Order: sequence, then C-alpha cells, then structure tokens
Amino acid sequence: MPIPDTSRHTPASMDANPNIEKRASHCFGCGPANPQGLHLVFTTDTSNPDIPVATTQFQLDRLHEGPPGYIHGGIVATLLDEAMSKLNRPLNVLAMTRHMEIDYLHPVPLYQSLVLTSRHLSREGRKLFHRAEIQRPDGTVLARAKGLFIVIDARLLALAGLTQPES
Ligand SMILES: CCCCCCCCCC(=O)SCCNC(=O)CCNC(=O)[C@H](O)C(C)(C)COP(=O)(O)OP(=O)(O)OC[C@H]1O[C@@H](n2cnc3c(N)ncnc32)[C@H](O)[C@@H]1OP(=O)(O)O
Repeated sequence: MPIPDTSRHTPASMDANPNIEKRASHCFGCGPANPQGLHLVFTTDTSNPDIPVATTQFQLDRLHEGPPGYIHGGIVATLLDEAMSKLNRPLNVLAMTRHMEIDYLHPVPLYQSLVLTSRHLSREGRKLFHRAEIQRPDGTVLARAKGLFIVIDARLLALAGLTQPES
C-alpha cells in the first residue's frame, strides 16, 4: 500500500492547531490548500440578499475525465453541489447537502471555459432549496441540479471544534 504524502495533504487531525479556516482550505471544491482540488473561486451576488447568486468560471482537463473528452459525471455533481453550497454563507447559515438531483442534459466538455452558477430558491425552516447549472458561454445549459441543504446548529459545530480555533 503506498505511503500517503503528508507534505501534500495532512489530515486536519494531524495539524498542530486546526481550525475551521484550515479545514475549509482543503475542501475539494474550493480549498486553495488541496493540491488535488478544483480550486473554484466564486463571486456571490447579494444585491437581493434573500436570493443570493454564486458564479464561477472553470475549465478542467483529463484529470477529471469520464467519457473521452468530457468531465466525469461525479465531478459534474461535485461542481453543482459546490456551487449550491456557496449560497449558505450569504444566507448566514451553516448547512450541508441532504439531497440533490441532477439532469445531465449534455456531456460537459474538458478544455473549455464553462460557467457554473447557483441560485437560492426558497427556505422552509431548516430546509434550503437551491439550484445550480453548468453552461457554455453561449448560455447552453449542460447540466442542472436542485439541492436540499439542511441548516446545521452552529453551536454543535463549535463544540466539535469546527467553527473556531481549537485550544
Ligand atoms: C460545516 C459546513 C461545511 C459545509 C461544506 C460544504 C461542502 C459542499 C456541500 C457538501 O457536499 S456537504 C457533504 C455532503 N453532505 C453530507 O455529508 C450530509 C450528510 N447528512 C447529514 O449529516 C444529515 O442528514 C443532515 C445534517 C444533513 C440532516 O440531518 P438531520 O437529522 O438534522 O435532518 P433530517 O434528516 O431530519 O432532515 C431534515 C428535514 O429535511 C427533510 N428531508 C430529508 N430528505 C428530504 C428529501 N429528499 N426531500 C425533501 N425533504 C427531505 C426531512 O423530512 C426533515 O424535514 P422536517 O425538518 O420538516 O422534519
């Protein structure tokens, strides 16, 4: 069994002083410190604070290939999930994906700049309903998702040491 290269990826539990920023910095979708991550950087439009919209452009290569020339479907799901998760902080909540459904409308190509966007739809108590799309620059929708995110009690996360520096 290969020995993990901990200089490239150290589990948070092995960090000397892990906190939420360090842990989030390894998020596969958006963490800058994850050498194998997607490094997505979103712009969030909160001009209507009740309906935030998150957008990024991305371009992937064969590292994430599924069908020849196209992005793996699981990575497409990751992209859509990540985009929807970016709506939670503007809504001032911590939330996790409970359910999502995806329409794979067209294969999503490698080596092309694409647009990933998400929009908050509605809220019912702890349940947040979001949607996300991957589009070509001409607006053609390649994949679309609807997601249900559940608001997590921030106090429980704090007790677990996830939202503040551990002492
Ligand atoms: C610290 C946050 C960091 C966020 C990082 C974001 C990364 C990107 C986003 C992700 O990928 S998060 C990782 C993937 N998600 C997970 O690992 C979550 C795993 N699931 C859980 O931990 C729990 O299921 C969860 C905390 C989400 C919810 O558990 P709960 O026990 O608190 O909620 P519950 O199961 O009772 O469901 C809440 C409500 O949703 C409803 N519900 C559940 N599934 C549903 C469904 N499919 N359709 C409609 N409603 C549904 C359910 O009926 C209920 O309705 P009511 O409140 O009205 O009773």
